[in-house]
Amino acid sequence: MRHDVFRVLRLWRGHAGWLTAGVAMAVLSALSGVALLVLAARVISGAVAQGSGAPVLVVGFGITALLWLRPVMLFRPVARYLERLVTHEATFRALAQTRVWFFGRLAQRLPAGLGLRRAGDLLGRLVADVEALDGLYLRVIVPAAAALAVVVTMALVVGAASPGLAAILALPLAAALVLPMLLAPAAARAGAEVAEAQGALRSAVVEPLTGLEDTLAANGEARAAARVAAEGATLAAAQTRLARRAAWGGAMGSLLTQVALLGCLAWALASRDHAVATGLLAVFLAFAAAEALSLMPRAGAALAAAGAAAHRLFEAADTPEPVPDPSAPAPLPKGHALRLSGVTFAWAPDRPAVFDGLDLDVPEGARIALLGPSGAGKSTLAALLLKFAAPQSGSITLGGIDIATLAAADLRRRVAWLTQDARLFDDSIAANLRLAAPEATEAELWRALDRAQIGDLIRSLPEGLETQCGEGGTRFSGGQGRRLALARTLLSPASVLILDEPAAGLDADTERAFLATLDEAMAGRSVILILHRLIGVERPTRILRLVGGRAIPATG
Ligand SMILES: Nc1ncnc2c1ncn2[C@@H]1O[C@H](COP(=O)(O)OP(=O)(O)OP(=O)(O)O)[C@@H](O)[C@H]1O
Repeated sequence: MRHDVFRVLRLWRGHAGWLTAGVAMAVLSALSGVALLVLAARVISGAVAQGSGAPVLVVGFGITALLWLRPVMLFRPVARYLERLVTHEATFRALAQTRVWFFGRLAQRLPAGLGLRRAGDLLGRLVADVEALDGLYLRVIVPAAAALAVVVTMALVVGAASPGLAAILALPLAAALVLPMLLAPAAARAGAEVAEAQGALRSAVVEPLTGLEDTLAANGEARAAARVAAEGATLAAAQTRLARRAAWGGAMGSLLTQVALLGCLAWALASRDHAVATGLLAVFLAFAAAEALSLMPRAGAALAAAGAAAHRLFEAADTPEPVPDPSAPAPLPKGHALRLSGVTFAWAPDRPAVFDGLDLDVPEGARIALLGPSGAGKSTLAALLLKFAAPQSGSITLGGIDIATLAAADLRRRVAWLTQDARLFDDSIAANLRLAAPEATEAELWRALDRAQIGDLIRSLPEGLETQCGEGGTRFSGGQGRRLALARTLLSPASVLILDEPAAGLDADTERAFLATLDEAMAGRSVILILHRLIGVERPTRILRLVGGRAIPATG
């Protein structure tokens, strides 16, 4: 747990200024509370001393304290306000950066779907686990720093009058400060169970809802509901175990502060009468410390939760990258001829090889029709060409340069892929299209839509290019969504296009019309057309069939 927590702190290094300022404000605010109680104790001792005819010095202390009381009383709420402001700004900045960092790590690691965890669970990690990290700062570091400052100041103030009393007061309070931190690693295990159960519950809810039509069509509603109930019960049991631990921690902390308070009362009663002022001061300070320390049991629970959340985040973020970028990537070559030589590839060591010595040439401007039965490896070939996966042996070159030496982002500027199940995102048509070409003008968007045979339909919509697609493109039919995704790929400036079943979901006439216009749409680019069958209008420069992990010439 400690390792994960320190790693989070290292991740937040860039915000050290804000984070430190927040801690400083919290310490100031807590110390102003201590000052208030010290002054109050002095005023009361002064008043008692005046009544009992005590030395003028003690009475004088009381009057001076009275003068200081008002500015400190005014300062405290201001310090509190600034503390909240600064600590929340610091948390906001640190968490925003953590979310982006984590998203980036996932995006590098999951493109090929290997090791992809349940969608709901991942969503939970990105949102809830990152959110739990705010506890590390707001509920652990900030209150612990403030409580430490209070205990140390209290020991120094009381110690100046009586070192013995300072020890009676400070030792149990120091124990109350440290105890929740010592208990946190054990609580982190309970916290991990809670986080795991939350992830499972989220998956149980998100999965049947994202595939709601399939769930309902299979009459799976009751089964899905039963799974949600079962995961909910597991979560409740894990939360009870965590709450029980937190309750024990809270009780112990409160016991220790009582011990400190009783200790100084006993000291005051047992000592001679001149020590009344010191005793009173100690009692007041014990109250101040009790207030600061009352947050510590919650800090222990928050530390446990943040430790568990950090562990889950790093576990997902540290999944090995399927194809790490080279440390010094080569510049993109000028040409875009593709060549695969002796490529062997299996998705996992225990899975059969998809390719076994695959050779394939795609000269510049070629149009290769790649056929093959389901599962032959057509999409796998596309994954290799975009570096979502890397061959175990053999080489793939682009313009004569091994793609292993290129940065993936550079390569993907040259090679674009219309995947078999290309998604539309919950945004406007224009925004969906501009994913492939952020700078594209409206005229270019319309040209791509026309080439994909969907321009007329979009023109007929009242909001035109600003029409919202809905999540996953649900506001369009399957075939319409396919054509929009195709338009997006056509917009890409890449010089090699891999079109995986580009006409899937189109009716026979539209399919024929689209494939017949490929010439215009592809002008000058190389195209790998992945198809189940040829309909005779594609005019490929070569037809290849994937069989037994190799590409062999076919006649159509
Ligand atoms: N991400 C993946 N992880 C593990 N195995 C995979 C993955 N993608 C594909 N496979 C496996 O690799 C083999 C080739 O699959 P691929 O999707 O490339 O075939 P395909 O020719 O595109 O099939 P289809 O025509 O049905 O789309 C299959 O046995 C498949 O189970």
